[in-house]
Amino acid sequence: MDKSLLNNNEYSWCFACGKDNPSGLHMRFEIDDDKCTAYFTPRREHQSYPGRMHGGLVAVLLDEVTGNYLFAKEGKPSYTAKIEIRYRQPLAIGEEVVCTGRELKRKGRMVEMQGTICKKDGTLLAECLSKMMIVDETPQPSRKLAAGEGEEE
Ligand SMILES: CCCCCCCCCCCCCCCC(=O)SCCNC(=O)CCNC(=O)[C@H](O)C(C)(C)COP(=O)(O)OP(=O)(O)OC[C@H]1O[C@@H](n2cnc3c(N)ncnc32)[C@H](O)[C@@H]1OP(=O)(O)O
Repeated sequence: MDKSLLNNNEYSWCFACGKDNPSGLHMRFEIDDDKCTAYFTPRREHQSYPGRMHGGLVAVLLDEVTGNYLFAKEGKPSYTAKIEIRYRQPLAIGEEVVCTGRELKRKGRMVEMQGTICKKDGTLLAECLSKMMIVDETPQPSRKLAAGEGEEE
C-alpha cells in the first residue's frame, strides 16, 4: 500500500475509521489474506429504538469493513456503487460484534464484496452484498494543509 495515502490527508476524518473525527466510530481493523475483521461495541449514542443500534450505522459497519479490505489489498480507495443489507437480528447496545469483509468476485474495477456482522458466539446479525468501484485517486491534503495552516498533529 502507498503509505502516503495515510498521511497528511483527509483519510483521518473518515466517519467510520478516522482517528481525527470526534463524531466518528473509530473502527479498527485486522487484515488477513482473504478477509478484513473489525470488532465493534455499539454505544448508546448509536441507538435507534431502545437497546438496538441504528440500522444506518449497521450499514456503515458493513460498508467500512468491506471497503477497508479493498483499501488494504489495493492501496487505493474504492467507492460503494451498490449495497444490499439483510438485517437479521438487532445489534445490542453494549454487546461487542465481529464485522467481516470478503471479496467474492471482480470484473475490471468493479468488485463484489460480502460483509457480515456476528455475535462473538457466531450468531449472524446482519449481512451485505455490495459492489465497490476501485478508483485511482490522488490523496487530498487536509483542510489545514490546504489552507496553509501547517500539519494538524
Ligand atoms: C492508520 C490509518 C488507516 C487509514 C485507512 C484508511 C482506509 C480507508 C478505507 C475507507 C473505506 C470506505 C468504505 C466506504 C466507502 C464509501 O462510503 S464511498 C461513498 C459512497 N459512494 C459514492 O459516493 C459513490 C458515488 N458513485 C460514483 O462515484 C460512481 O457512480 C462510481 C460508483 C464510481 C461509478 O462511476 P464510473 O467510474 O463513472 O462508472 P460508470 O461509468 O458509472 O459505470 C461503469 C460500469 O460499472 C458498473 N456499475 C456502475 N455503478 C453501478 C452500480 N451502482 N451497480 C451495479 N453496477 C454498476 C456498470 O457495469 C457500469 O456500466 P453501465 O451499466 O453504465 O454500462
